[in-house]
Amino acid sequence: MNNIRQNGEGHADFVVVANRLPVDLERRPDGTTSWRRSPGGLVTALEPILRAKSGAWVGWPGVPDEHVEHFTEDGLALYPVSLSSQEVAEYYEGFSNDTLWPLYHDVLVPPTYDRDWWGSYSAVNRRFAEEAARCAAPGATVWIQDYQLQLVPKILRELRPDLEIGFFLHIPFPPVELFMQLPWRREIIEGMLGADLIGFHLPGGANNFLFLAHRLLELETTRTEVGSVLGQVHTHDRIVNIGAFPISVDSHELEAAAKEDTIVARAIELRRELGNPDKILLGVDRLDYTKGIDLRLEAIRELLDEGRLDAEHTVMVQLATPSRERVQHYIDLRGVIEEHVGHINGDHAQIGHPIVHYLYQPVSRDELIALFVAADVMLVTPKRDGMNLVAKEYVACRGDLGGALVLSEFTGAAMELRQSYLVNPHDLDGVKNMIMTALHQDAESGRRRMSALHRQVMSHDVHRWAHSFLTTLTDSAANGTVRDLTDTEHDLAVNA
Ligand SMILES: Nc1ncnc2c1ncn2[C@@H]1O[C@H](COP(=O)(O)OP(=O)(O)O)[C@@H](O)[C@H]1O
Ligand SMILES: O=P(O)(O)OC[C@H]1O[C@H](O[C@H]2O[C@H](CO)[C@@H](O)[C@H](O)[C@H]2O)[C@H](O)[C@@H](O)[C@@H]1O
Repeated sequence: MNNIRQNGEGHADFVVVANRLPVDLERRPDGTTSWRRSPGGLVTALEPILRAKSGAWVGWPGVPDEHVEHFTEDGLALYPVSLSSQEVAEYYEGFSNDTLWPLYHDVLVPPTYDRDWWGSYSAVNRRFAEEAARCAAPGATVWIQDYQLQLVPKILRELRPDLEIGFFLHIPFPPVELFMQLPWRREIIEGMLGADLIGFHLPGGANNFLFLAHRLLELETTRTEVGSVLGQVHTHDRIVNIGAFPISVDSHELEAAAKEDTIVARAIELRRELGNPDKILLGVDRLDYTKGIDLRLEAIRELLDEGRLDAEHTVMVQLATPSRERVQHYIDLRGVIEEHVGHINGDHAQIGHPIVHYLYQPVSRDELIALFVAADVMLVTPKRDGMNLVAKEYVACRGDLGGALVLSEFTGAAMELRQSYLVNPHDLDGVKNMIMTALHQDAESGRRRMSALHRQVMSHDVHRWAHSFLTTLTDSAANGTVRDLTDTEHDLAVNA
């Protein structure tokens, strides 16, 4: 860790502000510390962007009560924002992940509305805004990320009106009927409107926001379909552009990695270690009730019970990264999942040959890519998901055009990955049938499907996503007209 004081504060031309830093601080039992990659797709997507632009990243180091000076880690300039234990409980686990997260994900579990949590959320948002205001150079571009920081755009604009401010929401933005439950609904919308450009993954989220701004704040809104911008909100002194920008992965990097000899060899070795089954099914998720891990295990269990799935020649690998482990719904879900795994293996496994290999831990990038290469069927079955980068990672890694993707219609990714085996996760029989169809697809139609998916993911990568958002942001901040870039312009700009 090198101190970066030599760059000085207030000198970053490009600043990402996100709840988490891309690395989490780890305290070992002997008191020493180290940094390890943070979980989740937001970090996966933004890390290569920040690296390419040599910017600064403002975020929480992932553990409470740690005061860390700004530093560079692996070439990234990081500005830690510290949170007390109480703030972690109220702002992060509470308001962010037990109020907003369930409210924005179709109320899959009931959101908790707690006034103390709101107070903490407001205070922490101010702290993030102040840190961003300190490290941004005059006229810099500041890109604020996600539901944990929806008040930051407004506070930051008050502190630093010279900045170009973008906001991107990584999770679904709910319809008005649900959003109106929130006691602090006005403050949230006003907070986001501090940005010059507000981005969502899908047009649905952008339209929900436009409707709310009009209904709740009685602001004039206009519809304009120019490039990725779908409409504008007219505040008393500014125009805020609202658009849809579906995030993606570093497709070329993943495709190349998947072809490396060591990865291909590891994929073969993995299959051997799993007992050389005919078919490998794979699930990779944070352990979250939105991801539908429970329902996919239920589907597998019924298929085995009914004898439709061959217990001798089929193996499932389920990776589940620990997530929000002190929030009760997550604790409960872990129990449910582990019960399912126990039942399946208890009823159908043989000594030395479990059916479900379940790891409640993150694995290395290389191991993950090798698993993608080895998997015959990738199961992505969320009940609701903003995008789901795992689906795109799998497709990017299948340049060999092998494999099959079973994908929930309730993911953002389903909008683009139309040639996958689409399922309604609430229809268990439909999920079971689609798993069987994917397992038994004929080789040629499988290749055709994967070829179309692969083309889509290769031509719409994370660099294109960031470039599209940031170009539109610059136009928006200048109050200029926004426009769509052609594919050639995208390629030139991204490769410049
Ligand atoms: N067990 C795991 N080990 C390593 N990486 C994981 C694991 N589980 C998930 N990931 C990574 O975390 C990211 C998850 O992103 P995404 O699917 O968009 O969902 P979310 O951000 O909600 O967790 C992906 O980059 C995926 O590869
Ligand atoms: O930081 P955590 O509480 O551990 O959670 C991890 C991240 O989860 C969410 O990811 C979302 O962003 C992905 C990329 O846009 C998207 O593909 C996925 O559908 C979303 O769920 C969350 O939004 C992030 O803020 C968290 O860092």
